[in-house]
Amino acid sequence: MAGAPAPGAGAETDAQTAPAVSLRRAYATLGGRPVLRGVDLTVGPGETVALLGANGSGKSTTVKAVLGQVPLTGGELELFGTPLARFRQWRRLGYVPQRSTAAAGVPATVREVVSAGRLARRRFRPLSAADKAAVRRALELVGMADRAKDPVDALSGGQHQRVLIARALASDPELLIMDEPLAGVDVVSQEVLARTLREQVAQGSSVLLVLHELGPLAPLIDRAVVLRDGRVERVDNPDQLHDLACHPHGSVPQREGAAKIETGLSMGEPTPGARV
Ligand SMILES: Nc1ncnc2c1ncn2[C@@H]1O[C@H](COP(=O)(O)OP(=O)(O)OP(=O)(O)O)[C@@H](O)[C@H]1O
Repeated sequence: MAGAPAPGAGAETDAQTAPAVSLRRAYATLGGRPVLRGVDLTVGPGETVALLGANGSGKSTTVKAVLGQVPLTGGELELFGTPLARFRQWRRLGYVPQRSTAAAGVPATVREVVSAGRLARRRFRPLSAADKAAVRRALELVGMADRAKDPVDALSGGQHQRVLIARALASDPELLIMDEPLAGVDVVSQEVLARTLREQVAQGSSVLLVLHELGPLAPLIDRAVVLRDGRVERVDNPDQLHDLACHPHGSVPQREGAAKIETGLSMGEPTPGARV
């Protein structure tokens, strides 16, 4: 994917080899309560990483910390090899927040909302032919091209979600972050999302997903980092992910040496030596 080179010497190499996300021993406090307690998370170039865990385990807070929206009280964060304090290239990231409405009462068409994804690149100049093509492609990817002229408040919840995903895709992100993209989304839309992500990953994007269940996204995921009470409880490899996808509620047949696989309820230690 095309992206502006990182500033400084050796930036070109960094841009190609540095992890999209490197979060180390991250601590964060919200409302006086410690919410992240030493989280390690790496999303390498072209990697797709899922963050799993029970409600309140710290998944969204971790994502917000990665986006610089929740300040760290301890630990380190680098994005594309640049420490957060010096990172300015936010247009390299696309973010789909936890379920929200696309336009919050503002009358806007589907195309207008998706076009907003190009604004960071355009710096509020009119859309170029390339911008329009990117918007069109994003709408096609999520199967909403035929609704481009419709007002977003005429869409269903799942269609809204597709539009928000298209908005993030339109920015041509090198790192795509989605917080619970499957929540309330029907099976057909889940398949659309899986296909969309596959295309994105094939183009070299890195992806960080907050999920409760892997569903049709399981084959795309390189690693699942499971949080519990603000800590990394375990890291699952693709082999274990298959079980998690097939038995999302923990009825996984126990294999020798395999910890019980549930989404953040009763877990073993992090896989020794696993990358997190
Ligand atoms: N603004 C806030 N002020 C105080 N506490 C907060 C705030 N936001 C989140 N928390 C607390 O931080 C903890 C982690 O919340 P977070 O939203 O990161 O969990 P999560 O793993 O994403 O949960 P879910 O699966 O329910 O979305 C929870 O105990 C939550 O109550």
